[in-house]
Formats: sequence, structure tokens, C-alpha cells
Amino acid sequence: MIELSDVVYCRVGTQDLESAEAFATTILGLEVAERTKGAIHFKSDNRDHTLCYFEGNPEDHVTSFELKSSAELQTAAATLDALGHNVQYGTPAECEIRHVREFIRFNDPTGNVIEFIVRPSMSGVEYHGTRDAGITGFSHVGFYSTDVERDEKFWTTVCNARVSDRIGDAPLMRIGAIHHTIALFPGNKAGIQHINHQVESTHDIQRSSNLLRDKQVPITFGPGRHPTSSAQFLYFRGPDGMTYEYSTGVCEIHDEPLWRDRQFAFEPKGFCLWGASPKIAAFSEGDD
Ligand SMILES: CC(C)C(=O)/C=C/C(C(=O)O)=C(/O)C(=O)O
Ligand SMILES: [Fe+2]
Repeated sequence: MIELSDVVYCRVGTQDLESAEAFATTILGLEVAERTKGAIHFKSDNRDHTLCYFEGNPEDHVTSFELKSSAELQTAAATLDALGHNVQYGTPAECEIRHVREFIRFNDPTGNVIEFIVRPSMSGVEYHGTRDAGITGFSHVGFYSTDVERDEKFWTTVCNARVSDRIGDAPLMRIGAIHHTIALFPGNKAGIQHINHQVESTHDIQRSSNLLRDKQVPITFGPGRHPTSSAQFLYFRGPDGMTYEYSTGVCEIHDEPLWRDRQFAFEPKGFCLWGASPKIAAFSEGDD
């Protein structure tokens, strides 16, 4: 079983790097970690970076997960290869761009581009957001899945993810104590469905709700509170239609052997305790 220890960064293509940088800094509240030719890396915590926008196709998304050692990476590569996945090893130049020691890249069963990485750099410099969004760090991703049952099986039997709860057939899966690090939502294509950053408190959710409204950033769901993770949340639309989420108060699961995944309805009462309804296609027939 491939032991994932954390989600580390997302890489997202864009045709307009300048606008993506403006959004990531002045709206989302990230800090520029590094500018290279055709790409900008952003910090959200004490890691080297957790988001990269690069000049490219906005549908090109990559998500990385940390493995504990080179030996585990080699074993993972052999496991994935034996399952028929096309495993590519990162070149030294690609490792340098990502500030990781080594990595492999493959596609999950839907086609989501995944990188398993070893020894990602810490920045050594505290994160200071360009605006005070209260961000404490990058925390989880939602993926589109063309077959959520098949993909849940991949993440929970090939890898060490465990289902914390399901909303309809959509699994919210943990790889540590945090309620979920990976969520899968039914879709007809591969791609990141949303990128979540944790924020300090309700205060930050409410302040951002007003700021996003004043800046005409489309708020697509919330402020609300998830019955699944107990987190208060705010979803909004970023460049090229990417959904971003702030949340605070996500629960942790420490009694692993005793935890039983729960079943919630794939309708607003299963999404929000406060009665909010999403305008997000993956969460409804919304207009997003
Ligand atoms: C609106 C969706 C279906 C939902 O409720 C998802 C729950 C999620 C998520 O996947 O973003 C959380 O973040 C959560 O429960 O904290
Ligand atoms: Fe989320």
C-alpha cells in the first residue's frame, strides 16, 4: 500500500499569468514564493510552495502528495507500473523547478495527473499573505472522477486513504487525522474540482465573504457549515473557473479503528447545516 503523508502542491495552467497572480495574491491571499520563466509559485504556509500557476492549458492540473522516502517512491512506482499506470520519473530540472528531491508522475484511473514526491523543500521563511485572509495552509483538493467507486478503490486500496464520509457516492477521504485531504466528485472529465485552504476562524470566513462580494468575485457557495467535516466554508470562483474554498474548524479523526464512515445525501441538506445551496455544477445542476 502506498503511504501518502500529505498533499503538498497543485500546479494549474493558465493563459493569463498576470491575472492569475493578481487573483492568487490580492484575492486568495497567497504570497509569491518564486517567479520563474512562465510560472509563479505561491506560499500558503511554511512549505516552499503549495500552488503554482504556469503558462499553459487551464485544463492542465497536477496535484502532488508526499511519500516518506526514496525507497517508498520506488516501491510505489513498481506498484503503479504493475497496475498498468504509465509512470514517469521527474527529471532533475523538473525536480529543481518543484523544489523536491525526486518525484514520479502518473494518472489516476480518471486521468487526474498526480505526482508522488519525496523531500519537498520547506521555505524557512514564515508565510505572510498579501492580504490578511487568515490562511493557515493548503489543506485538501476535490478531484473530478468519471467513476467515483472505481477511484475510491484506487485511493483506498492502492494508497492509504480512508473514507471518512460519503455525500451520495462522493467520498471524502483522509490520509491523516484531518477529516479529508482528497474528495472525489462525479464528473465527465479529469481535473481539480476545488482547492481548499484552511483559515484561522469564522472571522476570516465572514471577512472574506464581504471582501469577495465587494470585489465582484463570484461566491458560489456559503458562507455555510458542512455536516460532514463540521467545517465552516466559503466557495468562490477563481481564474478559468477554478473553484477555491476557505474553511475553518475541520474535524479530526483520531480513533481510527472506531470511526465508521457516514452517509449524507447529495443534496443541500447533506452539504450545509445552515441552509445554503451551491451554485457549483459538481455539487448541483447549478449555473456554475
Ligand atoms: C458541497 C459538497 C458536496 C460538500 O459538502 C463537500 C464537503 C467538503 C468538500 O469536499 O469541500 C468539505 O470541504 C467539507 O466537508 O469540509
Ligand atoms: Fe472542500
